[in-house]
Amino acid sequence: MFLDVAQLSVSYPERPRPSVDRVTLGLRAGEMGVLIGPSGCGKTTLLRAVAGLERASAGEIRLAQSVVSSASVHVAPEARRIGMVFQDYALFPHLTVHDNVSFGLHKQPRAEREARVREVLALVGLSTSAQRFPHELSGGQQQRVALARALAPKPQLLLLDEPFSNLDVELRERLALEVRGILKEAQTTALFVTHDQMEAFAIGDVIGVMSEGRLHQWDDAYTLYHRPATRFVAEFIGHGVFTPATLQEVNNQVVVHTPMGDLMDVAECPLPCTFASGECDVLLRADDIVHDDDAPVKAEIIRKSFRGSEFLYTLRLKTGETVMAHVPSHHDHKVGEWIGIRAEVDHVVTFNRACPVNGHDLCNMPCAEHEAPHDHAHAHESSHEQPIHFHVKPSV
Ligand SMILES: Nc1ncnc2c1ncn2[C@@H]1O[C@H](COP(=O)(O)OP(=O)(O)OP(=O)(O)O)[C@@H](O)[C@H]1O
Repeated sequence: MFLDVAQLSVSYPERPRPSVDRVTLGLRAGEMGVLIGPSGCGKTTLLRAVAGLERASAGEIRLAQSVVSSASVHVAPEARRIGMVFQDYALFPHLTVHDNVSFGLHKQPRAEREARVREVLALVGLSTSAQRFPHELSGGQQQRVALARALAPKPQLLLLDEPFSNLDVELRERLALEVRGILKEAQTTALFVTHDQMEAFAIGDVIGVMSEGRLHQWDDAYTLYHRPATRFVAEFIGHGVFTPATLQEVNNQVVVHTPMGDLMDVAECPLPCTFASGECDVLLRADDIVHDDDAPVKAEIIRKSFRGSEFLYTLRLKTGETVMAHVPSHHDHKVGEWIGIRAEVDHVVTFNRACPVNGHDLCNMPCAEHEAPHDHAHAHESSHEQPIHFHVKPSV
């Protein structure tokens, strides 16, 4: 790994708990990682620790195989060859685009410096704006100048903290993809922080979901969505609910009994013996629930939100359980209406039945005090002492 973070903890003196708590992640050279999670979960603190702006209280950070942070080592930020881009651009207002970009290159011979400025301005598509001042540029252009300035000294790692959050939504999406293209072309290894899932999915080769200082999962977008490692990730990414289910083995097949009916022929489902009496919670994503007038299961629409090509319906079954469904927006039903639904679940993601502790459901926490999730894809990472057995659907 080019960036290797191992069991890293970062604590602020006046805070009782570490803001980054035993985080492990890795980035290969040229890879782009993204950290997402709710406000205050420790994303910026982790980024600042990689930059050398915060000290490690435990664990270590290696950059190109060299330890730059540990409880006993702290390489100064300026010696790490790391570039940073922040949300507020931080351009010098009295300097032209050219001078902003060449600012960090003052030690280089003039000809080399000029060539590098031309190169990075071309990379970010601003070759014709070299003599303009920041206030003469749009927000998106200013952020591209900030990117060019950070890339100019050829950093070995680029850190970006919410770089698009000051821009309007449409521009953000476009710029996120543009920036990914620019960084891939420059073969830059980068770590982003954002709170926008769509941005994370657009940019990241690998995405980390954090909560309360812990990194719950570090995976590609597909795996995060379809094989969430913890209940927190399952709830944070996309729309879905947990529904109580019972697993039963019938004729060498696992059948998942749910309030939506029985799910059969499901791939990669744990065997019933994984859970006491086969009882667990199953994740039902909004796109696992299909609107079908002929379906025997009916549900009442209790909420709906328009999302352009589809509605996100929140539905209540007769039995009281709630599910969510993405339904094409030409099916415009009213709140209070009953519609037919069925579950089309590709592979089943199971968790221990929720167990409230002090009023909170803590079973999703990947820490030693609580059980790890029973998701098959991450069974190898969990701390179970008992082996988990999976039913593997034969390939056809
Ligand atoms: N300088 C500081 N001194 C003390 N506590 C801090 C400091 N900086 C951050 N914290 C605390 O550490 C925790 C993590 O903060 P951090 O800024 O890393 O979160 P974040 O995920 O980046 O949040 P946001 O998305 O709101 O920017 C929070 O509880 C925050 O209050």
